[in-house]
Amino acid sequence: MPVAPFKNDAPTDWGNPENKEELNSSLEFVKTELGKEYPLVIGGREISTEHKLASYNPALHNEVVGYVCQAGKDDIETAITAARKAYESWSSATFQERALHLFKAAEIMKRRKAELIAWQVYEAGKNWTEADGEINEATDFLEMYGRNAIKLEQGQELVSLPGIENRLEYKPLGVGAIISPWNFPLAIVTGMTVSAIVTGNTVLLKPASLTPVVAAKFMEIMHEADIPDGVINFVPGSSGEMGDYMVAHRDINFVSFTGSKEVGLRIDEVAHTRIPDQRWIKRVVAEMGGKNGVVVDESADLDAAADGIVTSAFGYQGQKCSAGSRAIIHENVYDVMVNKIIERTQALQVGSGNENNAIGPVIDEKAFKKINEYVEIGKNEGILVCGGDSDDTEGYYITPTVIKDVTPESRIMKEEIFGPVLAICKVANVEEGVEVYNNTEFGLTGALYTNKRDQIMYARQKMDCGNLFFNGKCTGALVGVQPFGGYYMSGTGSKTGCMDYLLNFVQAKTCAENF
Ligand SMILES: NC(=O)c1ccc[n+]([C@@H]2O[C@H](COP(=O)([O-])OP(=O)(O)OC[C@H]3O[C@@H](n4cnc5c(N)ncnc54)[C@H](O)[C@@H]3O)[C@@H](O)[C@H]2O)c1
Ligand SMILES: N[C@@H](CCC=O)C(=O)O
Repeated sequence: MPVAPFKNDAPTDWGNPENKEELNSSLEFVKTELGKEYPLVIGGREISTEHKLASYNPALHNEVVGYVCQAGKDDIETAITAARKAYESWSSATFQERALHLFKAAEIMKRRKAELIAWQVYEAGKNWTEADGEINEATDFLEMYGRNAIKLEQGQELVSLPGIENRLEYKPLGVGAIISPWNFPLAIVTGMTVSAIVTGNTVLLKPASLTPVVAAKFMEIMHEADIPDGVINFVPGSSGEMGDYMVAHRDINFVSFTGSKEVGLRIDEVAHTRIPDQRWIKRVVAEMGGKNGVVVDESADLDAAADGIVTSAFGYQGQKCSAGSRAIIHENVYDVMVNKIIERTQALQVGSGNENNAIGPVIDEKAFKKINEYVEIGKNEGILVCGGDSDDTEGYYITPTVIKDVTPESRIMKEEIFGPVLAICKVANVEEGVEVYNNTEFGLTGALYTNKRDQIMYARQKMDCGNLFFNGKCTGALVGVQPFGGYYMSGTGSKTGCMDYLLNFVQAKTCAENF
């Protein structure tokens, strides 16, 4: 089937009055939709449960975005049965047939883009630009994985021998659990779910409890894209109540998880507990935390470096696994860089989601308290030079905070804060900078600003992370352009946004036919 070459969706031009008008209308529309109830979806049936969870607007923390039904263990059993039933026909479809559903979903998502941005503003506290970028990432995942799947159907070129026709084919694993985080509630839910189903698997989707309404919108889109009943079973719920139960279940073939290191390690432990007579070893794909850093050499373009550091640290209030929460700066340019970083940070606006890239609220009270604790820790580990204030009267706002003169062993240089807090430390040269960068348990994203080729070659070899950027920010990897994922405590080394990621959800079969 001829398919147009993949192309990333372009950011929305908010300078165009029509775009602003469309989004403002969508914000008004979504406001009228707040407070609705969202059922489980199992085997294509909508199931209302007595236990419902309210999802709140982080910018106006008493405003309910929606009430989402919560799955219990019985619902998990029903969902696994429905997924197993749907698997028979879904796994027999061709990769191409399944890819067509993804292309259709991409078109629907593009059509509903302004509305989906509005839902992100209300439920995730994103500004227009961050939300726009995320919707683009979601549609890019659909377009990319659809194309990858069509290629995967062709299998791999094998050595041919006279009289024997050899083919290597890819078969799905079975029924999987998709467990997603709150911070990219559409893009990551989309990428994790459709990579698993386009390869022929059927799934239980358990979204994070902080942004379940956006996940429910994803389900609406997949229904409109004619995904057959039982292929995706929507089972929001308390992880404490049914998380382990689902992960440990004997009829689950794989778990695709994105979230914190702590939970990822727990899931890996539970999933790999041996079940007597189970015919397979559960596969676990985990994308976990980060403690990313930007190294700056004295030869660097210092304005570009300061721009990149501030964007990497404070984009979406630092609530990204890729956030550049550490700036590691050559001593010869340290003071001038600190001043450039302070100047840019002080220019950031703090407020609720709007087109001027405001730094919005952090996701909830728990995050608000945790980040403020780290600000206090930071004040004892370095010198507070910017921010450090917070206000939770309406929403959970924390001003972008910069702490300088921090030592490499400090907690704010080693631990994921997941908020708008930047630690700056001084090093004597790039080699020391790379050593400081590597000195965490994570390995997700990093950046080096330098004008010296030999330092770029050195960092390529020695800077230990899954996504390394030179003379650019360390967030915002594009699907198909910079496949995304890390190792060590950042994940199991898979790469989202390219063919590699689909290989997590298939097993290879070689057929040799003598004739
Ligand atoms: N590497 C990546 O690509 C990536 C992307 C986004 C977020 N993250 C990481 O995710 C974290 C923030 O997201 P979060 O707060 O949603 O993470 P989290 O680990 O708290 O939760 C992630 C998901 O796991 C579920 N969960 C929690 N305990 C569980 C259990 N015992 N069994 C089954 N499921 C369980 C949660 O309900 C949620 O759906 C940060 O550490 C961030 O770095 C990583
Ligand atoms: N893939 C995103 C980060 C996702 C994690 O939160 C980026 O590249 O910034």
